[in-house]
Amino acid sequence: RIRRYKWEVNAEYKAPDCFRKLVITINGQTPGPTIRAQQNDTIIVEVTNNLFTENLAIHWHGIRQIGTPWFDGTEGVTQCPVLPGTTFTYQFVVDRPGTYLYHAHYGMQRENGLYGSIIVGLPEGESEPFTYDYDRNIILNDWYHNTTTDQAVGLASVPFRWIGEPQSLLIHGRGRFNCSSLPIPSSDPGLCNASYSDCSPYRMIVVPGKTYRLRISSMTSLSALSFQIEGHNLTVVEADGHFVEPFVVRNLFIYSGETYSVLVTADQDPTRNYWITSNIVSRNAPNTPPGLGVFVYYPNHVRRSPPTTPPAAPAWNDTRPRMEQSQAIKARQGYIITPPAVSDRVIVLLNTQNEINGRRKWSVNNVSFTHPKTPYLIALKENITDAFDQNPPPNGYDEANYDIFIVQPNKNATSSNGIYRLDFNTTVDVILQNANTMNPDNSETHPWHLHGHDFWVLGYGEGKFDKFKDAGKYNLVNPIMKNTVPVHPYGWTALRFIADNPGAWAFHCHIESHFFMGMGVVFAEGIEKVGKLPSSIMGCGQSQGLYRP
Ligand SMILES: O=C1O[C@H]([C@@H](O)CO)C(O)=C1O
Repeated sequence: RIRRYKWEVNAEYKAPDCFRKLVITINGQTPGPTIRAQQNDTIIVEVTNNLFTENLAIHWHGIRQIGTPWFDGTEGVTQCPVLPGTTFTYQFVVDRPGTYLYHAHYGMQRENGLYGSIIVGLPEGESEPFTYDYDRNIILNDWYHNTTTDQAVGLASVPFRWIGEPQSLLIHGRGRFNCSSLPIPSSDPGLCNASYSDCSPYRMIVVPGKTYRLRISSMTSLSALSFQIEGHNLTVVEADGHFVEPFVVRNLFIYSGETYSVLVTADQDPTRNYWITSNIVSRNAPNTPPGLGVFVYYPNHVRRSPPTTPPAAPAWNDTRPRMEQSQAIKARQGYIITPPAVSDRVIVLLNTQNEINGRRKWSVNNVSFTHPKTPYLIALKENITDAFDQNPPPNGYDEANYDIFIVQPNKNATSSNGIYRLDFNTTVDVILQNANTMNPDNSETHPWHLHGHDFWVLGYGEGKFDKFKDAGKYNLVNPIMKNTVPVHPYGWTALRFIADNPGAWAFHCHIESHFFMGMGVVFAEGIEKVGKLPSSIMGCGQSQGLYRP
């Protein structure tokens, strides 16, 4: 089956949290329209960029793009940007059932509201290994009032101007900023108004006794979240498109770029409604109000507020329950894809914050990532060897001498657009190693997202990864496969994947500002097997004139 979409991307004024702001919409909506398909369907999306002055690229997050690496939608890696006033057509197959996302992948454009869900159902006649009465979908987000240009300029300036914590949290595109907390009373009465319909809370209406499959995704630009439905258990059954051995949580920790399905039964007192909440964890954000929605028991009035105060969130700096949830996520019995027992190559990626020429950056093995002008996929396929640094970045760091628990004494890093070339069909282990930032006693959570592949999550740990002790404890029995995974503060995360998808693939921190500041790498494999590139991805850097009609 072919599913066709025509999307008009526009800049518009909206007030998702009651504060009026320029946002980017698809066909007038943010979050954008949900793509619903069945496994093996072909999706065709004709995107018209109606932004007056901004380029565009849309990434299909969690879709591996097997055979279509040029439609991954990653500006600078797999395509040139879509220019204002032009139309670009993406075409790809959704080859796995599950919950996925799409979002802008050009600069920090995603956080202006250009995101949405992709829900892929099983083929006719097949069913999930769990039952539910209804299927619902929500995307969680954080929200800033300034523009991405403002943020980017601050991040790239000397002195460094950090973006700070978000002004609000959105539940399916709706949040609530307290207009009376604006620092300067505005002479513009339309700037912030609690009665705007854009910011009426998200309400999920449930029938008492019924069970809901709730698909929950995070598209935050910065925040790690704790999600809960007051008084209700959540049974986790899916993560990033893979079935999970079910486990029950009261609150679900979710990091930017992750998707989960939970089962929730409306089994509480049906005479009242309940809070749905999202709260920031892992960062101290006392001024960001929680995201609030309402879990409405039919036939109670949808506008009836729960009689309680919203439930409290776990302490922001308590890493332990987050580590425990990560470790609890295992592949479901009967759906286990066993990883290869050994790997051909191990790449250790140390994440640090540092400086280049006085500018604050994030680096991997002391190299801060920059994009080349010619997208990698085009440069590699067309053998344009001066398009980017041909020296690969380091395979690891000085493990014996680097102390991950202190502010590093030598803060200087280098920048490069070099990439890791992986031998086709080999098994690659990646160890994400976290460390102290440039502030004493501070280490952050980073959700890393891999394009073009799912990986097995072999283990998480605290402190410095020990290749003898820790690698011996890998879970090779029932590891979950994911496309996005956190590395916890001062911790490590071990992944394994097979480099079997010809193309050039970004692997990066899903925090917008961190990737912007250099926290990412690119893997390339099987370039000789990549088919003829479509001319629509060309036009920038040294690809000008290539295949042009
Ligand atoms: O990249 C970042 O910069 C700030 C802070 O470290 C600046 O001092 C912060 O919290 C980040 O995540």
